[in-house]
Amino acid sequence: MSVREEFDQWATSGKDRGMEDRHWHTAKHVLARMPVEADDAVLDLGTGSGYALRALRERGIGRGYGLDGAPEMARNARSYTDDDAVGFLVGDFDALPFADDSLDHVFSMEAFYYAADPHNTLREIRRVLKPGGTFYCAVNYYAENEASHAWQDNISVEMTLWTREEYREAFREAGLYVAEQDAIPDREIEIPPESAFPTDDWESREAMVDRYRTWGTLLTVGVAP
Ligand SMILES: C[S@@+](CC[C@H](N)C(=O)[O-])C[C@H]1O[C@@H](n2cnc3c(N)ncnc32)[C@H](O)[C@@H]1O
Repeated sequence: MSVREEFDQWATSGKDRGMEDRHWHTAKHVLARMPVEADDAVLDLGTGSGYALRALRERGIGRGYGLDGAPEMARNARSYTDDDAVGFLVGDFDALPFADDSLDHVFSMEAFYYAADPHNTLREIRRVLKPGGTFYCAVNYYAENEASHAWQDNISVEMTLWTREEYREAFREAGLYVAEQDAIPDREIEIPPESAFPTDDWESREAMVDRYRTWGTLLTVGVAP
């Protein structure tokens, strides 16, 4: 199944708002760290419901672009805001429809690993960022987070499983400096008591704690020279 087919289905069944609720637990910490300033132009790669841009507009960015490969995601995101300074585009991570050196920051939550060619996507991000611009890349699916590996079985789009080090190396290969790398735990998701396990989703409480509290979201921050 293509990105479009897979995620159009998610959007029409309302999963975009469910993702927003879950991802917000850690995405809000990532967004809070972004050094955005008034009038900045920010791209959200794989925008889903577009919540990140709505939040960044409250901090005064001048323009937000939400790019998504699934037209139904982009359509839903458009319907959740009437803010004309935020625009939603259908496009692919392989070819970003922006001029060289045109964006101040790029954000991406739970989307980068769906890129068909992640090295090319990083080069594209490097190309569109202004000097000193940043890429805040947040992923829950990564090698050290072993409980996340099973996700690939439920999704028809091929996913890239990199280690923390592979993220840093790939950023550098694409010409980005690595300014920061950090695992942000999800402290808000409710973890039931030991007696509730196994659940439909988790074999043991330990595995759930490991997934959310220990590994959480991997944030890698790249800076364009
Ligand atoms: C798991 S969702 C995350 C959405 C949102 N960032 C969030 O935190 O809830 C991943 C999104 O990336 C989009 N996506 C995946 N691969 C893509 C690609 N190659 N090009 C453009 N969008 C893509 C999907 O359509 C989907 O909306």
